[in-house]
Amino acid sequence: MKLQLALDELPLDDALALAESVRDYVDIIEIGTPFVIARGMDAVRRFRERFPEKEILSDEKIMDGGYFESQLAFNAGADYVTALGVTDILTVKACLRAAQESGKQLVIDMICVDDLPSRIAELEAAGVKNLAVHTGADQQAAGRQPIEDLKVMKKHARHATISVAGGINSRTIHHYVEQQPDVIIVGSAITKADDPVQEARLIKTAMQGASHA
Ligand SMILES: O=C(CO)[C@H](O)[C@H](O)COP(=O)(O)O
Repeated sequence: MKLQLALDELPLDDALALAESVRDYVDIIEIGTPFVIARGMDAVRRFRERFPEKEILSDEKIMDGGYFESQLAFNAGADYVTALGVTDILTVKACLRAAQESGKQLVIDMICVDDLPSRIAELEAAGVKNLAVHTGADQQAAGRQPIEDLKVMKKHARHATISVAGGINSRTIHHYVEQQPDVIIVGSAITKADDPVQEARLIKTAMQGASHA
């Protein structure tokens, strides 16, 4: 089980310093969507250079122009790019083509997908290998959490790896660990913590405890 650190709202230098401070606990560094909008692929390049041993994910949430936008991420050094599960299957296939040509990976973010079981089946049939359950920040503000969608995903995904995101923190991590996703994504719980290192350590420890159980 991997821990993915989502860097969404920090300035570049602060994000680099934060990632450095929790380096020991993080497997994948996500250049979050607001970060991509603010700093573009320069942010991906900077993290690629600074963290050569980590996997880097460019959270572009691609909705159109799948081939070109995926190539931007992969050419900048990302190991993963994200596209939206609600987009046209043609866009998904274009992202997959770019990923295959680069030897990199596509993750489909299932935020706002209404019929998860049907879409999971369609995406897996198209060749998608990584699916992410996601309750967005605005949905979280309305009291939603990703745990029920994660259970649906675990039941219906046949081959894909499963990530989960949406307000997960050291107090709720055990609910997610119990479901055994492949990747747990944590953003604000770490980046906005009074003590980000302690929060990352608690989360990683909970994940490792489950792996060894
Ligand atoms: O993709 C995202 C926002 O679109 C976030 O990176 C993801 O939801 C994780 O952040 P948080 O733990 O703060 O919810």
